[in-house]
Amino acid sequence: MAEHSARHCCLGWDFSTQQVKVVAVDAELNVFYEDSVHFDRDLPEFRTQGGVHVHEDGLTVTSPVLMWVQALDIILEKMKASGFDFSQVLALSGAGQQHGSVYWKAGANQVLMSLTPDLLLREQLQACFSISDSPVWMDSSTTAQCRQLEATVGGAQALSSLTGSRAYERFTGNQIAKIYQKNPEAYSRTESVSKISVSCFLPSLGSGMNLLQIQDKVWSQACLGACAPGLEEKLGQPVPSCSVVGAISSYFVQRYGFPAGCKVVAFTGDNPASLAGMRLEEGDIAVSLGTSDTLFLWLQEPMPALEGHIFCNPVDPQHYMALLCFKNGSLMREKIRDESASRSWSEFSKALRSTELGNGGNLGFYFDVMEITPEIIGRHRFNAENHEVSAFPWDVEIRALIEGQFMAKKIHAEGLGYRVMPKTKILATGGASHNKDILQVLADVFGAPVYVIDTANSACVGSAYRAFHGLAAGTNMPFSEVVKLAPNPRLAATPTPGAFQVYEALLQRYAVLEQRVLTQTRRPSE
Ligand SMILES: Nc1ncnc2c1ncn2[C@@H]1O[C@H](COP(=O)(O)OP(=O)(O)O)[C@@H](O)[C@H]1O
Ligand SMILES: O=C(CO)[C@@H](O)[C@H](O)COP(=O)(O)O
Repeated sequence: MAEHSARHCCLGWDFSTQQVKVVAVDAELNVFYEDSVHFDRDLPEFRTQGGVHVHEDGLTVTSPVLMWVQALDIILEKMKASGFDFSQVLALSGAGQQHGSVYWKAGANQVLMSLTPDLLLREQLQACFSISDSPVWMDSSTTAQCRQLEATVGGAQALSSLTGSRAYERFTGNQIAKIYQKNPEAYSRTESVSKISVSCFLPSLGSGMNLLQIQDKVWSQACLGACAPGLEEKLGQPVPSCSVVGAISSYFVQRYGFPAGCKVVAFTGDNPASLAGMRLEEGDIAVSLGTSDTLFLWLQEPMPALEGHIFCNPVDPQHYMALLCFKNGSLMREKIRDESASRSWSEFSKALRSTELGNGGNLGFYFDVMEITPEIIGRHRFNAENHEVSAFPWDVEIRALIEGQFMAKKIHAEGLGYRVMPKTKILATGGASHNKDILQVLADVFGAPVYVIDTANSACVGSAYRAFHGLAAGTNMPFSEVVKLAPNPRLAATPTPGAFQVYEALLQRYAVLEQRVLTQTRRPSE
């Protein structure tokens, strides 16, 4: 990669579902280096699909922890080979797919403190993990633990008021409880637990675990006790997001040439990091179209409910963020692309351009895996008369998928109290935000303009911005001041005239049909 020597910078990392990515951002906030390692493609020996292993029960979903370690080795070696000047890195921070967890074995800390720079991390960390397959955010195997946790604290709403969410299967506390119950030896061998940010650099712990009291920012003793004994010592204490948690390990100094004083700023989840990367402001709405689809908002006051999540705000400790997560995001779009558009995004886009807004009244629900919001599984298609049909023509199928995905987002965001205002901007990010035709449908369904930033890797960029913010810690400089030079988002799509009228009626139908599908597919015991 050209032009990346002798330039003071911060690095931003993202350990997401399908890849590890890094960016370097200079003091003028220009991104001048970007790289990634894709798990399925670059590390085929781990045999992941979409970065994960789905187990036979269809509910358990894990990723091999050594795959992340190896990916970090590969990306650092690629940077070194390209001539990247590590000596200019002032600070780094990072993010990871949320909720997943890494289990360090007793003695691992000692190994981490005595790493030899002659060997790769994977050669030295192989025996450091008490659990080799880390549970990730796609896992939904902890329903029993969820119900136990809610019962302990006085119900789902009580848990949500305390931690920002009712119990969700993928949340780390419930995952730890399952490991403790099913594999107590492994739990007792565990020295520390870190949330994914694969902690060769440093872990991230906090919101999205069903363990942190979001108002006071301390662990809930009731939740810790309900999940597993001795958990507080294994987690350590939470710290404010912009804290400098230490200097980089001498391993990275000696092997790659980082300066010894390079600061490490606390890591966070990929969605909070994206909020920072897109410089979200109050009133804006962010839509991340990564492996998962997520929608998030900046909040001054938390309003924890039974749907959606409230997390701590990664750039302002007084404020919060609201988040909705949809599991059937990019991987579902890829399936329909492969089935209906000859595996080609350009054919897929052609279908979006050649079909009319509102799809002639045809509506679809496409949930090949159990959705989070709402809990529906299966594909359900309805014609303009609300009759369920078994198939659509290929181009109608594609529009039904994309319109359905965005209508669900709008309806559930409104359920959280969000309203599109005249000045609302939608900030889109993630892999599918490269697709202008998908963004056009987003603008039409929401009735608001869609903006993008220069890179779809907003979690990486946000991590680098947070590293700059960490450098300024102690001066009380607000995050907005730190990033004021960053390039403004670019307009990518504006609503088509007449779209509002088309979707006003369709959104109502979608909400009614969603309830119908939910009732029909609900298990008898529920
Ligand atoms: N042109 C495109 N149109 C639609 N989706 C795309 C396009 N290019 C990439 N994607 C989607 O982006 C996804 C990856 O997004 P990304 O944000 O990198 O994921 P993650 O951060 O979760 O690893 C892929 O699974 C792919 O489906
Ligand atoms: O579970 C959630 C949010 O609650 C997911 O959004 C994960 O954080 C995965 O992120 P991506 O890899 O899809 O960006």
